[in-house]
Parts: sequence; C-alpha cells; structure tokens
Amino acid sequence: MKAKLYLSKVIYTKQHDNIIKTSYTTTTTSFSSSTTSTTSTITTNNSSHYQPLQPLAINNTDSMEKNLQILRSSFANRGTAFTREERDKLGLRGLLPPREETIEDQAERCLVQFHSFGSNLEKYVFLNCLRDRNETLFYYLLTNNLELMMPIVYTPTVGEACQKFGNEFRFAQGMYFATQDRGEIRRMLDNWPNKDVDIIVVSDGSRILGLGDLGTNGMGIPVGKLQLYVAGAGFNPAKTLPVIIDAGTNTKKYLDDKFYLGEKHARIKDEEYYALMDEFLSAVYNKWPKVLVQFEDISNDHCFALLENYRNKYFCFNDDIQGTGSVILSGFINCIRAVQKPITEHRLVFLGAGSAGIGVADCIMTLFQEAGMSEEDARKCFWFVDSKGLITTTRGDELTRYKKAYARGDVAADKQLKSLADVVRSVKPTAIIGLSGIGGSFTQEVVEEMARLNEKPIVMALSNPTSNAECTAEQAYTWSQGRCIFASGSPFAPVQYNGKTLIPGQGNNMYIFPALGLGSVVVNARHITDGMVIAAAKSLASQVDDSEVIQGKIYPGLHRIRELSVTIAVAVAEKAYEEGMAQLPRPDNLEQAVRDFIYHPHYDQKKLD
Ligand SMILES: NC(=O)C1=CN([C@@H]2O[C@H](COP(=O)(O)OP(=O)(O)OC[C@H]3O[C@@H](n4cnc5c(N)ncnc54)[C@H](O)[C@@H]3O)[C@@H](O)[C@H]2O)C=CC1
Ligand SMILES: CC(=O)C(=O)O
Ligand SMILES: [Mg+2]
Repeated sequence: MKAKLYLSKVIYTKQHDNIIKTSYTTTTTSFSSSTTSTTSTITTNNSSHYQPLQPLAINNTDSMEKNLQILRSSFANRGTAFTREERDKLGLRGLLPPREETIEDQAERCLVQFHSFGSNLEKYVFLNCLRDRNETLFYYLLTNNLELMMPIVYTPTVGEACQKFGNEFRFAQGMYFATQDRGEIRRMLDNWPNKDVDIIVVSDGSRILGLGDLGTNGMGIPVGKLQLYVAGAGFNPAKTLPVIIDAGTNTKKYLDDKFYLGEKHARIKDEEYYALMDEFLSAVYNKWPKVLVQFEDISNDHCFALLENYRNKYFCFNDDIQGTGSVILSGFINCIRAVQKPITEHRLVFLGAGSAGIGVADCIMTLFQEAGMSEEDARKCFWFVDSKGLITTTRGDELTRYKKAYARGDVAADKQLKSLADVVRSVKPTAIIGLSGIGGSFTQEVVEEMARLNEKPIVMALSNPTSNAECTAEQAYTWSQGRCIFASGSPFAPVQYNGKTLIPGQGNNMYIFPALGLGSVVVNARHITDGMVIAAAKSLASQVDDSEVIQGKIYPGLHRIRELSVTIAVAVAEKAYEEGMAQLPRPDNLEQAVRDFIYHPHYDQKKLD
C-alpha cells in the first residue's frame, strides 16, 4: 500500500545550493500491531528556496499514516494517556512508554516542568509547545491552574512574547490575512481545518497592550485572549480562531528585523485598510454567519470607526472599548460600595483618552445617569488628561469626536493645565484612572495628593503590561498609607503594609470578554448591545460580597472564573432576550443552556473515531 508524506513533515538535515537532503524516520504498523522501522535519505533537486509541498510516495500502510497523524495531532494526541487497548487499535504499541497515565498524572508532571523554567518567557514557550503537542492536556492544565498561569499566557508575559515573536516562532497558530491576499480571503478561510467557529479574535497588531505597533508579532494577543475564552468561559478550543490582519507596521525595528514575519512595509493608508477589513469581515460572515468577532488591540485611529461601522451590521464588539468599559464599571460600582459615597459625589480624572479611557468613561456615565443626572451634568464629573494635558475645548487643538464629548468647557484659554499633578490639585478627584500606557505616570506627588483629599482614594493603574502600569500596587499603598482602593491591569502580588496584607484587584477585561461571549453566543445574539455590556458589569460587581468590598477588594478571585462567567453569561443572555437580540427561542432553563455549552477538557473518544 502507498502512503503519502509531505516534505514539510520531514526533517531537513542539510541545505546548500540547489540541493536539499532530507532524512526521515518512519514507523510502519498495522492494526495487528506488527512494527518495523525504516530510515531513508531523499535527495531532491530544488531550483528555489521555497518548495511547494510535494506528495512523496512511500511504500507503507494506511495505518502508519494514521498513527503518525494521531501522535502529531494536538487535537487527537493523548500521549501516555492512551490505554493499552487504544494503543493496540491505533498502531501505537511501542511508540509510547509502557505506563498508562490519567490526564491528572500528566498534568502533575507538566506542572513540575512548568515550575522548572526560570523565566516567564520560557514558561510561555513551554505552554504553547504543550498546546501544539496535546491541546486537551494544555487546556486541562490551564483551566485548573488559571491564577498561576494567567500572567504567562496573558499580560504581562504575552507582551514580551509578542515583542520577541519573530525570534521565538516555532509553529503557526491561527490565520493571517495580508494586503497581498486582497480578493482571496473567502477562499483562504476554507483552509481553516475546523468546520465550525464560534469566536474570532482579530487584531492588526497596531496597539499591542501599551507596547505600540508590533505588526504581525501581535498574534500572541488573539491567541492568548482565546485561551482565556476556553479556560475562563468554556468555549470549545476547536471552535476558536485567532486572526492577524497584516496591514504592515510603522515600527522600523521590525521592518529592519530579518526574523520579522509580516509583510515588510509601512501601514497601508485608510482606504486600503478599511477595504481589507471589510473584505475580511464579509468573508467571515459568509462562511460562519453566527460567529462572534472580537476586535482587539487596534489603534484608536481605526478602532472606533470599525466598531461604529460594524456593531449594527455584524455580531461583534471591541474588547478595549467595551470589554474594558464593562470591567472598570464593575470595579467602580464596588469602589462606591467601599467608599460609601454616592456616585453623584464622585469626580473622575482619567490619564489617557484613547479607546480604553473613552470606553470606560462611557460605561461609568450610565451610573451617573441612573442616579438621575442629565448626560450634560454627568459629563461634568469627568476630566481627561492626554499627552498634551487636560482636554479642554479651549486648548487650541483639533479634538476627535470622542475626546470632544468629554472636553472641559470651563477652562479659560490661558489657564490650561498641563500636568496630572496640577489637574489633581485643581479638580480634587475621588478617583484617578490610568489608561495612558505610560509607566510610572502616577507619581508619589499625585498619589499623596489623592490620599490627602480622600479617606479612601481610588487609584486604578490599568495600563499593560506591568512595566506600563501608571504605578505599582506597593507604591499606591505606601504613598496612600495603605488607604487606597487599588486595581491594576496586570497582576501585582499582595502587599504587606503595617502588618496588614493588602490584595490588589486586577481590573482587566479578562473578567468580561469570555462571559460576554458565552452569554451572547449561547442565545445566538444578533448584535452586542450597550445593555449587554452594562449587564455583564453589574453581574460581575454583584459577585463580590460586602465583607470583601469593605476590605477594598473590588474584583472576585480568579479561581472562580468559570462560575463567575456562567452568572455573567446568564445576565447577558437575559438582556439579549429583553432587548430582542436573541435569535434562539428562550430555553426553559437559561443557566442550564449556558452550562451545556461549556467545554470541559477531557480525552474525547470522538476525536479518535
Ligand atoms: N486593564 C485593561 O483591561 C486594559 C488596559 N488597557 C491598557 O490601556 C493603555 C491604553 O490603551 P488604549 O486606550 O487602547 O490606547 P490608545 O492609544 O487608544 O490611548 C492612549 C491614550 O494615552 C494618551 N497618552 C499618551 N501619552 C501620554 C502621556 N504622556 N500622558 C498622558 N496621556 C498620554 C494618548 O494621548 C491617548 O489618549 C494600554 O497600556 C493598554 O494596555 C487597554 C485595554 C484594557
Ligand atoms: C487587556 C487589554 O486588552 C489590553 O491591555 O489591551
Ligand atoms: Mg486589548
């Protein structure tokens, strides 16, 4: 019998001039488990460096192809967890060490291996290689150790991994669509090996965390976000798709880097950019009409317009605007409980008026309005500081529509405030919210002033990764004599202050997007509405009890994330029904419908059939 192998699967041993010498080792088996081993050398004439995949005809059996496919498929592989019976049936006898293990045994070993790596980047690479080897085991490990591994698969380590993506690259994940692919995206989507997709996270790499324009190196972000969809809310990993739209990069370092893997040109102009995005989205919805698309880490010159153009056309949302808005609204609701001061007495100063800052303010605005304030009066409780100082209508520069909505009209042209410290002294805020991407910008002077003004100052240093946080947890607690209510975008360890252990909250959209996705996908929502985003925030806030809030804890523990997600998802789904957005008939038991959707990592017999 003949089996086909592809050149990409064999090991290149030598490459010079036009000759590529290739050696490979294969093992032939049959279902009766007779096993032989073959080693061969192939010499191929190549006229160019890049070869199309050539099927090689090799005398072999179909079972050989199948057993190799199983062991090398991250989807089907179980490694040492294959039972003796399965090994026999699949032609795997002798290809694995004799002992049979459970997934629990395997995960225990992986955890030891995880701890053996010195650096977080090594841990990141280890986990991604595990995922490539055995996806089920990876998700079992991640789901059961999410608090420990979150800082590795997500911020801050994912930021470092993105910066070094070209160097650390081992295998491709997700899909890439570049300018050269215009006109062919729909056809290319058919290359995705999985039939159904529930969720796509797409970035163009233009604003990765607070690290700037990383181009295609940003792929770590869609990959990491989707890992949280699985671990945090139980999406089926086989139905997730990370995507990078390669629209070029304006970062010279990457254009000059020989290991950079994107197209090497400056970012394309707006017209071409929107056409590329439009083609991508219409191709996606043509192939998968029910899929949810999450826009992620797209710079603010495009992300607002994309959301506006598509939020009422497709089933999509922007995580940095809406997910962040929701999670910080949630934290703020609990800050109000902790400070015990009504919302109408709060004054908020934002550092950073980009996608996240505006998204958060828009969400918190609803609290003022629910308390009876007009939109106009509510806006007066917000002050925004950007790279040029306090945003005012009299500053003399042209403001985007989003900034204009919050620009102060009560500052004379010759009295502009340039520094955050000046703004804090002048405004006397109850809260400072950092979404500027500028590490260290909440100085000692600023935090001490907040502590002078407030019994319990609210200090949110939300920029990512850790190096971009506006201040650290330790700084915030020390400079406020342990009195502040603190949250950060990236995790900080608990801080000892005057014999007390202070636990910082992680104000990160990771609490929201997996559950917002879960609740809306389960009911096949038409669109994601503001109502659903606010419902998610309120549900999250309500899951922190009074005793925790009094201690300054404004977010629930991450170890509960799957249960938190179920409750949030039910609230989102309820809202979708209330607003007529749900396209599926209402189930008798909504919570059960949510729970039924959830994937639990385990070895599934169907994957072997
Ligand atoms: N904790 C969380 O869940 C999230 C955190 N973020 C973080 O927030 C940061 C900003 O994200 P985006 O708003 O999407 O970025 P963006 O680029 O849209 O906005 C950045 C804003 O900061 C301002 N800025 C820049 N330099 C400044 C300076 N020296 N002083 C004052 N303002 C300055 C800019 O003028 C702009 O208004 C990033 O670090 C990102 O990682 C973003 C989304 C979610
Ligand atoms: C958390 C997140 O989405 C960001 O920093 O961009
Ligand atoms: Mg983001």
